[in-house]
Amino acid sequence: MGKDMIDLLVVGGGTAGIVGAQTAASLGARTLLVERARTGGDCLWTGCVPSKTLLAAASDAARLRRHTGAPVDFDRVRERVRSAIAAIEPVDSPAALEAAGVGVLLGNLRFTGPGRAEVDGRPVAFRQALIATGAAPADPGIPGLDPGRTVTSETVWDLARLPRRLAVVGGGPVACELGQAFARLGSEVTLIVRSGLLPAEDPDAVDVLREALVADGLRILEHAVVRAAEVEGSGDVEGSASPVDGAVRLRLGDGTAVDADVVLLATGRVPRTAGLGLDALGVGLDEAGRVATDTRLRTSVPTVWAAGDVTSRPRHTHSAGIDASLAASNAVLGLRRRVDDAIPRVTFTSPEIAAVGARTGARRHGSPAGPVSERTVAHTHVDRAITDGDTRGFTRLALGRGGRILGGTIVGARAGESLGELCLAVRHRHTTADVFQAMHPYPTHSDGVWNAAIADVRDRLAKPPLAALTRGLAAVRRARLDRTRRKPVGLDSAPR
Ligand SMILES: Cc1cc2nc3c(=O)[nH]c(=O)nc-3n(C[C@H](O)[C@H](O)[C@H](O)COP(=O)(O)OP(=O)(O)OC[C@H]3O[C@@H](n4cnc5c(N)ncnc54)[C@H](O)[C@@H]3O)c2cc1C
Ligand SMILES: NC(=O)c1ccc[n+]([C@@H]2O[C@H](COP(=O)([O-])OP(=O)(O)OC[C@H]3O[C@@H](n4cnc5c(N)ncnc54)[C@H](O)[C@@H]3O)[C@@H](O)[C@H]2O)c1
Repeated sequence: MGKDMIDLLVVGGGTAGIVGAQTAASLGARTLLVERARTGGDCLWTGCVPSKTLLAAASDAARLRRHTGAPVDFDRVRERVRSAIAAIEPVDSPAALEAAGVGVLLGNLRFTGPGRAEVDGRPVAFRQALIATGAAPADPGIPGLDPGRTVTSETVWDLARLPRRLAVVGGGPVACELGQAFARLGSEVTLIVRSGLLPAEDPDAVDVLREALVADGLRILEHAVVRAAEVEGSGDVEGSASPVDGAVRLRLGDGTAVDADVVLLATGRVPRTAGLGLDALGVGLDEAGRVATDTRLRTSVPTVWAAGDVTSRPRHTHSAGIDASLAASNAVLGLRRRVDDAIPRVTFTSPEIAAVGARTGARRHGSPAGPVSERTVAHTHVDRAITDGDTRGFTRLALGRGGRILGGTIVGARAGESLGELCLAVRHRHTTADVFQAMHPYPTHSDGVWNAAIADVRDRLAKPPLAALTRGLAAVRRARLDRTRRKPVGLDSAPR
């Protein structure tokens, strides 16, 4: 084999590609990462980092406006987003990858046959490959919608001015997070959702969030379908990515009209597989066009692997990274490690909704396969929530036999931070007694998890046969004390 033969060819320089390539290189594999745009991917440039910064800026702006009436300086908000990206970018840069032993090639990759690919016409030979090309925003295909007034999670960051009226089509995490951020910055925001809001989450948690979004001024239209778009009047229109005459009027199925200066499409993602040459490689797709993998992240071709948003796995940065690392080590070392299905998720709205493992709220979801039981603590009983003046939300554990923690949902302030403990509990099959026994600092938001565990353990102790056992122990102790009380008092006879 030639000296140019690559052990692992990684296509895509987002989280999955970067982590997969670093893992492979650290295991001694000759690794080449090919990225067609810029390393860092969605998370750094158009996803997690800008959206979390925008949410923080919007929360600060809303507080300032409440106290001083000061208007939002959108340029400063944009600058804050840019500087957060700039601070994190070096970690994902080609220089950092090369320092970790990964070769980096900038260009568009296309597979040309088994073990062969081209990067902008330049041939590359490889033993194995990892596909990590991510996913792009879906286009719901609304007839008549003006592209000049439409943004997605990729282009919303280019808006030069704050839109006066923003219509958001979609009701997933992108719609909720960006919708709330823009409302707090001062836009009039309407969410138009085909399903209910955040359909994967516990409905009681969604109720808490819905109320908070409405309090922030969002108008939420659920189970609503946009049939068509038309031009609403004409004249000066604010906040357009590329201004044109006349704002947008969205016509919904029930005849409602929603007027907007900018429309944000947030209706899910489509995997980036077009033009990759997967046919030439023989890699199969599933019914939704995602690269099909087994639980070891092997595609239909045993030497080709896939990870991240291009697969059917939940679309999160942490799972993209963990999965890619697993795929790379399986590929390079010939291991047979399988993916973890307990993938945590957080929607970073205020309040946050965080969940892991078995779904809670199964009764309201109408799901028969719910956990054995649920244990809920309202945050009106969490002292830190009271001291902070924000008692919205609850912590709910999904429990199996013997108090085993199967999953949980937390809705409230810092829910994402408190979820870490539940991730550990689910992963390592902890019970409520394990959590109960671990002392937690007071007062913290994680008291929600602790209090729920304590309540569960107390209830268990109050039920037979444990109740009979504890009552029996107390009776024995009482009898011993009474016996020793009747004897003369001395050190030797002190009750033990
Ligand atoms: C607005 C928003 C907010 C989000 N917030 C969060 C969050 O808070 N927490 C969280 O966990 N997740 C969040 N996500 C999801 C997260 O961003 C993604 O799950 C993650 O970035 C996926 O990483 P990836 O490596 O699979 O794909 P990507 O990051 O999309 O990387 C794929 C890369 O492949 C490149 N590529 C594609 N085709 C080719 C080709 N033919 N040749 C060469 N290169 C190619 C692309 O240019 C891209 O750089 C958010 C997403 C969005 C849209
Ligand atoms: N905090 C996070 O971890 C985070 C944040 C943002 C995005 N993400 C990930 O990015 C991915 C994309 O997020 P998303 O919110 O775009 O997608 P999504 O698939 O999670 O939600 C799409 C929503 O749009 C609605 N919808 C679909 N078509 C519609 C239409 N034509 N009209 C009206 N509503 C329609 C659906 O009912 C659903 O509520 C998700 O997989 C998500 O996990 C994660």
